[in-house]
Amino acid sequence: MAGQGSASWGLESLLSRSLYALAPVLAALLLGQIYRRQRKIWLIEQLPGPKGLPLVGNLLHMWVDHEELFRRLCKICDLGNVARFWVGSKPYCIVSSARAVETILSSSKHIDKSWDYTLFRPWLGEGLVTSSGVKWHTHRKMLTPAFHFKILEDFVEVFTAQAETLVEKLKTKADGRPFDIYNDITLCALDIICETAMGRSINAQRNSESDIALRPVRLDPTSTPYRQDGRTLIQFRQFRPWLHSDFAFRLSSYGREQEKCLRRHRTPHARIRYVPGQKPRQAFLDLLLEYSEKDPTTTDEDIRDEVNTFMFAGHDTTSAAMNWFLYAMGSHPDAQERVFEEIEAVLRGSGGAPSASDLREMKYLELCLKETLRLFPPIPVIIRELKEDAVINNYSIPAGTSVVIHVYRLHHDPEQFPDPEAFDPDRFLPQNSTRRHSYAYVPFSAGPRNCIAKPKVLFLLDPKTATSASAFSFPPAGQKFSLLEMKAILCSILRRFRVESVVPRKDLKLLAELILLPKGGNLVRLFPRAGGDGGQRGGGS
Ligand code: HEM
Repeated sequence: MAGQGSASWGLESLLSRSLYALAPVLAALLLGQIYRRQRKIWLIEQLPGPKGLPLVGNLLHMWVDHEELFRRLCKICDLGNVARFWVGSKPYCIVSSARAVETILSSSKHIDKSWDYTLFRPWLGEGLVTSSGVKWHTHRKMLTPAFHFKILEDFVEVFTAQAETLVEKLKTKADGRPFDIYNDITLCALDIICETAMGRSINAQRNSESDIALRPVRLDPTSTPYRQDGRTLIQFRQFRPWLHSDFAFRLSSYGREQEKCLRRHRTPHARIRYVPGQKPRQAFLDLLLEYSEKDPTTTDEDIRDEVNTFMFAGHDTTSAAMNWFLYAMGSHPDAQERVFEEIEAVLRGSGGAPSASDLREMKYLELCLKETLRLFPPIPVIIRELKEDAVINNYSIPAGTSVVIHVYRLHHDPEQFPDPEAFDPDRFLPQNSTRRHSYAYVPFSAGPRNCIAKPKVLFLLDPKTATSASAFSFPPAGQKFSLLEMKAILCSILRRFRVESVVPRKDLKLLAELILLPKGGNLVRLFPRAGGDGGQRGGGS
């Protein structure tokens, strides 16, 4: 007994001595933590921003519908090119000038996505859009060559064939009565990405009620119900810190709703079986499988996540861009007539589908597309998380801050784009672009983490007549995917129909979650072009 007593006494004294020894270390760690937190708060508070409340920060300011939320974020930008807001205890720095944007986008250090993107993981997994660190780096390296492959020219056939299906559908609606064209365009873009990425046609255009065509409605911001009202579960969760933990979210009714919606979405994905050798054309999935065979660390989940990511990133953005282009054309009849005349001149009235080189010749269409992407960037904000301190426009921003790049506000900066609300495609003529900051216009983002499908020089002029080889050379094959796709579809629509937008610019309401959308859809009137094979003749001008 006496031996036992002395052993426990020995243990106790050892523990208390260790605690005494550890106490200063623990205290130092705690103080270090408090110092870092206080320093972070102090640095962030140097930035202009709305007044916040203890603990909740500006959360109450953000509890509004998403149309109002976007307006409020724009208002925060009015306070300064570099401003701040708090979501609970999370600091956000919001930047909207070219110089500030350059600091982040041009850096190879600030390439990690912010925490906000993890909310997309239940849907998109850890693909290129949502991953960070080593995983992002290896996958980006693996997938980039897919966009340099010569298959791009082959894809033009898919673009034009799907555009023809779209035109056939639109003929039945081209009677001058208003309708929402948004979903028609989206389904066409969805068919294109499935055929090009998966090597398999899903015919969403013909079967718009199919599960895949409906998309995960409570998650995808462009799915029809969420274009009309409400927020996606993702944005809802973003501004409710008590739902941030996966555990708490899963237990909530919202988590259960998300799971139900994902379960429905996963099934059709599983059903679109890739059929090797079905087409001579090589799809991204072929390339992905080919590269993954070379790298045994690539798992089936990695492949699934990249396919989901490409399906989403490859169609929601292009369909938003094409819808905004039609909105712009429908609001600017003079520009539309010029585009139409250019299409007629290039195709010389032939009824045939345009080739890749025909599409490349359509320079005015390109200028209009570029101006559309300025006025209505499909991805209106990009968020990065600083892994180390940064200096942005003389402000010290501490590591751990999420930096919101407000692309929409950047593109409306009057210093870079005089009379920024005006639709003026000539701004992008080379002689009018020379003095512009190179980070004033970033619809495809920029730097190491830019859009993988970004045309290197989106709006190119004839290299023989161009003044600067770097600015106006043709992009290498493979970086033209989105440009060729959009031109093929828009050219097919505009040569057959005249478009009129129903909602004037002053009444237009913007919805901005991950994608910038017109609230209530894209309401247009279509009129068949005389001689344009657009259905009934004579209705158009
Ligand atoms: C008009 C069309 C498009 C626009 C405006 C656009 C814009 C963007 C932007 C702004 C980003 C950066 C997002 C961020 O950092 O949060 C991005 C990334 C990405 N885009 Fe696009 N995109 C378009 C078309 C496409 C297409 C057609 C594909 C695929 C076929 C695609 C695939 C991707 C991927 C995989 C990423 C993630 C890149 C990375 O993080 O490494 N995009 N896109």
